[in-house]
Amino acid sequence: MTKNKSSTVVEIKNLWYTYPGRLEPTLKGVNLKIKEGEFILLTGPTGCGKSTLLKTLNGIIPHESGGVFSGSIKISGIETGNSNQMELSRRVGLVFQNPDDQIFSTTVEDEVAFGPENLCLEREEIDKKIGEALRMVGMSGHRLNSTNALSGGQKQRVCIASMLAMMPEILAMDEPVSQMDPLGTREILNTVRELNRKMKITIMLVEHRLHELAPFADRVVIMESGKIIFDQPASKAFDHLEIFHRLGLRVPEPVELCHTLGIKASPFSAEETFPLLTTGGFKEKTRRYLTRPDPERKMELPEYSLEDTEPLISIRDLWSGYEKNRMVLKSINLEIRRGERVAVMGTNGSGKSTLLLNLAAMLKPYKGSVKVFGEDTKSKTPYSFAGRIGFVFQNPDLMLFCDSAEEEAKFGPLQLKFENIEERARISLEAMSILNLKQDLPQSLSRGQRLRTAVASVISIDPELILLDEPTTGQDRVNIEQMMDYFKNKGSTLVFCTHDIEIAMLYSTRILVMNEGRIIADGKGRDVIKNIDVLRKASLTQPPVVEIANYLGIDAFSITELVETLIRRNPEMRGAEGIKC
Ligand SMILES: Nc1ncnc2c1ncn2[C@@H]1O[C@H](COP(=O)(O)OP(=O)(O)OP(=O)(O)O)[C@@H](O)[C@H]1O
Ligand SMILES: Nc1ncnc2c1ncn2[C@@H]1O[C@H](COP(=O)(O)OP(=O)(O)OP(=O)(O)O)[C@@H](O)[C@H]1O
Repeated sequence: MTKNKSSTVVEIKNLWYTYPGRLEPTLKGVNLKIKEGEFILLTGPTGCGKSTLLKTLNGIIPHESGGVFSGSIKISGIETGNSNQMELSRRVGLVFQNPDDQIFSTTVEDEVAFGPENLCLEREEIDKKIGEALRMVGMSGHRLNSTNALSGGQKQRVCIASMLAMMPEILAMDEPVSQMDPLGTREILNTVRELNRKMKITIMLVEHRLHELAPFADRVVIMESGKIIFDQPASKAFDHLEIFHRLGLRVPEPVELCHTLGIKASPFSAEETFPLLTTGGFKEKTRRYLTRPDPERKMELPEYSLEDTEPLISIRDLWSGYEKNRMVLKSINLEIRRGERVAVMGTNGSGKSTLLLNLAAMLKPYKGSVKVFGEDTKSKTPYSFAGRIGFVFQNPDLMLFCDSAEEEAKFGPLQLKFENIEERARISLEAMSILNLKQDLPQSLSRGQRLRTAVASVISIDPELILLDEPTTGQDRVNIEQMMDYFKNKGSTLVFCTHDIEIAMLYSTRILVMNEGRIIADGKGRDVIKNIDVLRKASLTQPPVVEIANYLGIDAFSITELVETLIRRNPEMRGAEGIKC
């Protein structure tokens, strides 16, 4: 097909869509044009309709979904309503939000082969494509592995590889890197960006982690309540910070910092920020202070050293895994006390989820011991700890089976024969901001809403120990903060896996870093974060604000701390014309 440089590959006109069984439309008059080779970052608060819009591109909506659909979508000039799904899938590769919804083959190789096989390519060509695609996502060593034996981030890599093996005209990706470690995310997005540039593959990527993804995009498009309300070049998007703040969306730390300091610039990285802070114009540019850093976001000093209390969790020389001849966890020693909030970080596949499964007695030690509440898990089942441990899985769909969000929240208290069941459900749904969705079928909620339903179903039993496997994925900033503030204010004992160093720094009292099944660092966030070697092994980098603080010779770990230190150094920045902190 020959197209000129600026040909339109996606044209959406006045698109309305209502899911079967819903009274309100989810898409309300969407208009959007995308040119060949553009890289669009689509974002917006959870539940605003991003996934729904993506599903209209490859025809899942309306061909498979049913519901009421009006308006028009053309893909390379072809009306999706008049085309069949096979044809559309060839043109538009969709990476699903939940890898478990996409993966259906038993081995990695078969999963990636599926697309090229359907294109009827020669076997040799198919093999080549599998090899190339797996290499691009860093999964060459897993070609023959079972897809069931992959970690969450590894599954996402395989999903991306499946699409790369097909090289569609358009890649529609629904939070494709949400469970991936930061360095892996960067590497894969560099690859996607290269394909986008060289092969002119058009990219439409949905994400909440704007701070990590924006540098790759050409355009940032924001949806709110089923409509597109913002569409700007990525380089200029954060000049309109008020929109991101109003919608509770996350922005790159350097942008937030410059905005706080009144510097009119929107740098994405620490490196881009350095010259802005050191050139002669810095003070002049800071004459107009725009926003005061939110005091709630101020970093808390860890209070985890509760040496005198009995450990709630005590692990001695733990070796554990899924197969006898392949240990995932290797000689783990760990104590966690009541009231600690422990972030577990590490590269994809380093053993974080496996550690959590051991804490919940869902996996048992091969060697060594795990004691929770003083009881050895070896002789326990997960049910022994019912009511005392609350576990939210990496894939929340695995724990949602009731007919409504409210029933999910009532299920635990009912089973445990608690009193005040209605009240417990109401409080937990309200705490997760989903009370208005209490009658909804969980499967008809957005991913962010489903995750919060799963959390509500756990906090309604008020467990002594809460285990959360990647609770920040697919959530906007406001919801992440609300969830983590809830646990912080309640004084919960929390162990949570995350790849999000900014959230770990803000909300944990202690960070554990894992590498190849071992704990390689364990301490206060501000100590762990200084150890570049440890961060590298965990596929992490320092948050930009820490890099900027280092550059300025300041000991600060958050925007608030950095700004306050700058003011202490330059008191004249405060006052009528300076920074008003
Ligand atoms: N299968 C479905 N049936 C009925 N309603 C649905 C269905 N899927 C989604 N919805 C509703 O459509 C709205 C938009 O959902 P969608 O998944 O598109 O949001 P989103 O912006 O992608 O959210 P998130 O950021 O949480 O992934 C939500 O209010 C959701 O409840
Ligand atoms: N059910 C399983 N059967 C066999 N091996 C598994 C299974 N689940 C995970 N593994 C393997 O165990 C290792 C650790 O997986 P785990 O899920 O604990 O990693 P993780 O650190 O949580 O990764 P991610 O950040 O991707 O979620 C990986 O190499 C994975 O392939």
